[in-house]
Amino acid sequence: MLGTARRFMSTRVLKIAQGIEKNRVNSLGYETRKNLLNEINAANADPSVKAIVIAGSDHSSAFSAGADITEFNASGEFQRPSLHDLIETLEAVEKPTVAAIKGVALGGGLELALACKYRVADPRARVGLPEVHLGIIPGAGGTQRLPRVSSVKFALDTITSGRMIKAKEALDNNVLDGVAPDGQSVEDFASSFALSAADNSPQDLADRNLSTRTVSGDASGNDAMCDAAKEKLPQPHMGGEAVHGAVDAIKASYEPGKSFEECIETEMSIFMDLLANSAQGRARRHAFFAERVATGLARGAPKPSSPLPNKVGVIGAGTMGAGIATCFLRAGYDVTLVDVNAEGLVRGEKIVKANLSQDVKRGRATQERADKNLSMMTPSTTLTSLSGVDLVVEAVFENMDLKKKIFKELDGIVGEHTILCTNTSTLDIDEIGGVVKDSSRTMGMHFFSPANVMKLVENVQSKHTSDQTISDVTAHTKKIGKIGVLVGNCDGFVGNRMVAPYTGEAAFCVEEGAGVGDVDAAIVDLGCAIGPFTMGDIAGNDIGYLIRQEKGWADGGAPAGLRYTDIPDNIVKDLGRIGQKAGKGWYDYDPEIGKGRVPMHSEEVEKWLEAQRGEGVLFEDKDLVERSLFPLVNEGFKILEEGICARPEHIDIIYIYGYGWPVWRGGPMYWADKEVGLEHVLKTTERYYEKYGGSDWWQPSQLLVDLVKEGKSVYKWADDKSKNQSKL
Ligand SMILES: C[C@H](O)CC(=O)SCCNC(=O)CCNC(=O)[C@H](O)C(C)(C)COP(=O)(O)OP(=O)(O)OC[C@H]1O[C@@H](n2cnc3c(N)ncnc32)[C@H](O)[C@@H]1OP(=O)(O)O
Repeated sequence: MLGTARRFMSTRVLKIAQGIEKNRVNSLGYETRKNLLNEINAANADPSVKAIVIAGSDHSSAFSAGADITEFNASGEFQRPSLHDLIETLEAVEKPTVAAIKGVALGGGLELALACKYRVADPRARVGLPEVHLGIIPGAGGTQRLPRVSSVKFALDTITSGRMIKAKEALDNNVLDGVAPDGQSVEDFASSFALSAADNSPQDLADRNLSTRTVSGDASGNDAMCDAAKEKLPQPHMGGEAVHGAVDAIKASYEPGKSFEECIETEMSIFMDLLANSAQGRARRHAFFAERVATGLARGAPKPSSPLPNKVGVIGAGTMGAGIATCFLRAGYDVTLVDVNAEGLVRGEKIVKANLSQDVKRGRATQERADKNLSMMTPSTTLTSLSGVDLVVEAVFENMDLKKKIFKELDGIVGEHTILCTNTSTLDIDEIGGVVKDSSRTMGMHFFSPANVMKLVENVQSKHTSDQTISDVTAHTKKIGKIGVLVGNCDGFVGNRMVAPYTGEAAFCVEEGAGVGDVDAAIVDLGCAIGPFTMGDIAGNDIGYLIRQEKGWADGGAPAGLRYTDIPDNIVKDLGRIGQKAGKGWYDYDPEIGKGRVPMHSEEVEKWLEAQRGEGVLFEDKDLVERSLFPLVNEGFKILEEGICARPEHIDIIYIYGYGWPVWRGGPMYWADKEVGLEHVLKTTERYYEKYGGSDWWQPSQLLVDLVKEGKSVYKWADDKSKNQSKL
């Protein structure tokens, strides 16, 4: 449907994607471009129209989220009119043109606005060029017009970070020409702005066309600035292809003797090259959509309660409980923090206070806001204080009996609508939730540590959990700004279950002769934030040892036939190297260096390993990667096969947000499916299974076997399966 053209005196307001309700963010897909182009031409040709305002549609809170990412394909072909056609037409209009920005103007949305002669915005609006997050650069003039209206420095900062810029900052840097006063609609403000601009001389208006402008500031320092920016950015092969491309495009904007058209051509060729050839870009775009799939509600799921209630109880005021309480307070919830131990409660309150002050120090909150959030916390030493809450997150230590006792007690205290969640990472939530009268309102919310920092929450559905509980917990997770991924109940849920074979196999590599640092380096070279041994030191090597003791495997108890290495047990038992918290683990740590968190090679560990295994064999990096990560991926296939999570995207997002997997490799399932190839994963897994029979993690998943046989991608498998699915 054509966008509507509303008359406002002699200003015409053209609304992007008006009437195309399915386009929730006014992205600039083919239909939208075609309609807007027609409307611009019509308004331009109409002598009664003195000025044109471009605004967002009535159905969306956004101005525009930019190009329609679903239209991106390797050929780089876009159905005409392209965004370039639209922008050229808009820029050539001789009448005053004003972008009226509300919500967000991102990517192509901001580029469209930059082609207007003026830009004004609602005070709460945000603008930005986030294309690098999608593995491309702004491709519709953004790298050329932004440095011209603001400065090379500002363009470098905002385009390479892809960050959102608040209206005030955009105004201060000449990206905007005005901000509507509070209480006035941005469209009305833009219309008045446009009418007064209509009094300007034709020359003044023509001068607004950015192509005629020179880059502001002292151009002589620009090269040095661009080179310095490149130094700080990730290397192209480590996820930095797009940001380096962006700097190259910005460099073109001030090249002496280069016409504006030539600059645009340079931008276009870098954009097209990245779009067509960058595997990093394809992975990043996969991650963009995967995040929305993994955090959204399943088709047919009930709507979350509205309004979403906001009284929360957090039980356990340790670091985890206090971190969880911080998250809810930040989002404006009313939080009762309970710890039966009065001293523990005071400690917990202090942690919450420190977390909120940290937000102020880092510029994430004002002091006023942090004070207000803190005032919403009620500390208590009794569970009865939770009688009026709508949601409880229990975060006491990992003990089944204790958790069941708490849930039973809560049953007699809280209201009938209250949702009860446990933050366990290891215990069976069917069993915990099973003790209350209505266990359909029980669920797991597995926060990652530190909870006030880490974005990921695994929302764990038990066999009792109702669809309404899932919808409400999903909404709460979103409201507190977390990435909540729905998973099923099993040992380790998704993330930790996949980590077990990964760290387990890494230990075997070390037993065979690989260096601890070599294994970690191979994983870090792949782009992951840390390797398995650094991860062990952070989590605490004693935790794994305790779990293996509970299973009866440690200290010589491993059943016959089970492939078992006691190196991870002995490093705790013999050397007391329990990890970062003790200043020694697989690595040494110096409290004076990086707050005691920088892993350094340990002579002691090396000698100790040599004494046990002799010289051992040498490993290629590729082998270390495959030995560590293929068991992880194989476990991922088993998780999908068992229905523990609905789609491979869920696993990808869990790993990107919870385990430092590089977004430019799209997640472990994407890496296996699209980069490595499932056939190679299967063949290697089969080979190691034959060699190392006796550990479950090399036994190939049946799903993997079937997919290779059918030559089918795991994403296609999930599409086919999801057709008749309700929850997981
Ligand atoms: C040539 C140009 O230079 C190239 C470009 O412009 S590339 C595009 C640059 N723009 C971006 O990267 C912005 C991407 N979008 C966003 O950051 C966020 O969606 C947003 C801030 C606009 C809105 O966030 P939020 O309100 O949380 O809604 P969100 O769930 O993310 O998006 C709503 C829906 O719009 C879709 N969507 C968002 N931006 C889109 C886009 N640019 N193209 C296509 N679909 C888009 C989402 O996939 C989602 O679809 P779904 O409902 O089917 O899951």
